[in-house]
Amino acid sequence: MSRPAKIGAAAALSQLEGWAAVSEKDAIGKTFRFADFNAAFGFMTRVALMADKLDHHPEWFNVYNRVEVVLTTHDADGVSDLDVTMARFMDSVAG
Ligand SMILES: C[C@H](O)[C@H](O)[C@H]1CNC2=NC(N)=NC(=O)C2=N1
Repeated sequence: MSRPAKIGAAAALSQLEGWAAVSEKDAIGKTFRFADFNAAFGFMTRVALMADKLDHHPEWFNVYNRVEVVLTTHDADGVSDLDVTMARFMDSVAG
């Protein structure tokens, strides 16, 4: 697959709802909250399968029902269309 092009956080955020720029690097982030750990881990499992399919993996942190996500494209040294695709998928899975 060809190297993804950097579009930058601002361009990505203009296409998304509820995501924000992350400080210190070109990345976007969102905190998802679920009913409990089971629902949070179900979300992470579905996202993990898509991440492997796209070969595009999130940075994330989970405590109980909370999943903090940061998306950036390491190969592009910043946000690319792949991050927008992944953010939209996460939003659709989280409902
Ligand atoms: C070799 C492999 O395809 C690359 O390292 C992939 C894996 N997952 C990745 N995930 C993310 N978020 N950014 C990347 O640039 C990236 N590159």
